[in-house]
Amino acid sequence: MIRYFIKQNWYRYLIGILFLISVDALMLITPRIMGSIVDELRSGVQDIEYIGLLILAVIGVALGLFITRLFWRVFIMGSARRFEYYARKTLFQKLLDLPPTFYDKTRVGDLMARFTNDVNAVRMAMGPAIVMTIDSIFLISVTIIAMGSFTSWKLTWIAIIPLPLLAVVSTFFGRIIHKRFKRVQAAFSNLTDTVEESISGARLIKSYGIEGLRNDTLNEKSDNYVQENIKLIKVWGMFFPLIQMLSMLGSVLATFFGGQMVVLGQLTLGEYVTFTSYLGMLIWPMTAFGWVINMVQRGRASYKRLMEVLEEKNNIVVEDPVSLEDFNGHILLKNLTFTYPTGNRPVLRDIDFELNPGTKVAIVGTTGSGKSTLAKLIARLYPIEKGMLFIDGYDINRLPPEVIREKIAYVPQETFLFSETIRNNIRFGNMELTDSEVEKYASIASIHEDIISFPEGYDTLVGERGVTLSGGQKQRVAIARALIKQTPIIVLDDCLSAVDTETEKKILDSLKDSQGKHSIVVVSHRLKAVVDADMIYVMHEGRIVERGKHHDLIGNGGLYQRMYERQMIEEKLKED
Ligand SMILES: Nc1ncnc2c1ncn2[C@@H]1O[C@H](COP(=O)(O)OP(=O)(O)OP(=O)(O)O)[C@@H](O)[C@H]1O
Repeated sequence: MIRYFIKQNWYRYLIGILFLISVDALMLITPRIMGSIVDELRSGVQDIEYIGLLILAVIGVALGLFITRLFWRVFIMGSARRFEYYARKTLFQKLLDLPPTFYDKTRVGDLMARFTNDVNAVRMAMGPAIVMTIDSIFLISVTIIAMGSFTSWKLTWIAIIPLPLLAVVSTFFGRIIHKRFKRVQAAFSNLTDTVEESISGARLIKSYGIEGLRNDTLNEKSDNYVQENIKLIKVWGMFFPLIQMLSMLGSVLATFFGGQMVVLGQLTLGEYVTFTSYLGMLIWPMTAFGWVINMVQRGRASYKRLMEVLEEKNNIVVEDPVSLEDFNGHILLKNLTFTYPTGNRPVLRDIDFELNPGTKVAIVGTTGSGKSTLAKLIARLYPIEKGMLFIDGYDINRLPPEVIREKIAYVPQETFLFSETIRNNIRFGNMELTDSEVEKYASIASIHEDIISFPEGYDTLVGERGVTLSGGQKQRVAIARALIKQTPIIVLDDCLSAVDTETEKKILDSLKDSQGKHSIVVVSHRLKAVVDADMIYVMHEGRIVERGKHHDLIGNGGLYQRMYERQMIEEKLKED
């Protein structure tokens, strides 16, 4: 990523660096002029015009510094900001590309930290660190040469004795700082995770009255973050004074030996003033040396974390792709066994399943038996080994994800609505869809009446995660969103759990009528809603234990019959 960015922006850096070097060169002129003024003043001012000229030169240098400083900042810091923009954009595009398996194993807080802290740390290495490196190398070497040639080499060597010590100290501290900084970042990630979860789950926390408990968790994480930061501050606290002390040591040596040389007449007072000014100019680049080490180390660590995400493989690999032009909609699962990439045991075993075009197939069963997993696999949200899942006779591994998205719409168990209008949530980026189309599919999903009863109808804004809508309303909006894609196959993954049985049945019936020859796979807990399915698969502990139509299953004394009878009794009890 950096290589590509530098390739595109190298000239900006080059121009910036040239300006920066000009600043450093200009800075060397002022002490020399000041020295000459002091000597002129000491010798009783022979030529007042000469002094005037020197003062004009100082003003000229200051003006030059103003311009060159402005430009290096624009070019170098500007490029670093461009990098920040580019890195965030690249990272975001990658995140949109990554499969669900990535999100199963990655925490939101961790990703947010990469977006904020890590991108920032790399920006610092791409901007300020470059400036400081050039300042350190150029200013230190040129200043030392200027000190030696304009004043005294002997005094220069004496005054810069503490320099190597500075390098040792900054390298040593840089390493510790880096380690502690990593711990601070981890603590920050933990903290943001907790805040995120607490805000998302605020209603749940309130309904259980566990505010105190959440508060304690947050306090613990906050405290951990503060403690880690204090540890970091302690090292910084030692590092800076030590750097300054060593720098000051140079000044003490210069005053002691330089003063003697002035007294002995080996150095003019003006030369001594020039020398101490130069020495003062060395303190910043020397200190910057330590900063640079730290910044580059932070930048490197953060860059590694960014690259970890960018190098993450999209584990859905398409070999020998087919485009499915004449799509039929036949799905076949043969002896499928599946383990989640993050799991350690199969959650589906020996699954044989078939969906014929234009039929409605239901997946029912006990909780945790693998119904949703099966639905997700049909929608190809997880990678599957070859030879297990076929669409129109083609192995699913030969179908690119975009082809599958065109053919199969999947409505997940948990609905997510964006903070947009209901209309936009239904048409979901496809702005070509007319209002009447949006309304047609909202009607099929039995949500149209609810929407028009809102004061702003389809233009009603849905709050963060749809807080203004009820659970059942959100689910129906999500179904309308899937239906509007008009895919030949629609997979409903227990996405009607928040509506009553009658409404669920009504939606499924109108869906069947409207979809015509299209196929529906529906995962449901309510058997009554799927009694008319062309085929019902009954799952238990990762296996299909029964299959058939309702009337085949209801009389065989198996799991389906037991579940159905239990649900009927529960319903009757509710009615009574
Ligand atoms: N992303 C995941 N990573 C690892 N394991 C998972 C994942 N999602 C589900 N599982 C596991 O897979 C098993 C089946 O879960 P699944 O959600 O498919 O069951 P289900 O029949 O739909 O359950 P329910 O009726 O409760 O919704 C469970 O043991 C669950 O813990």
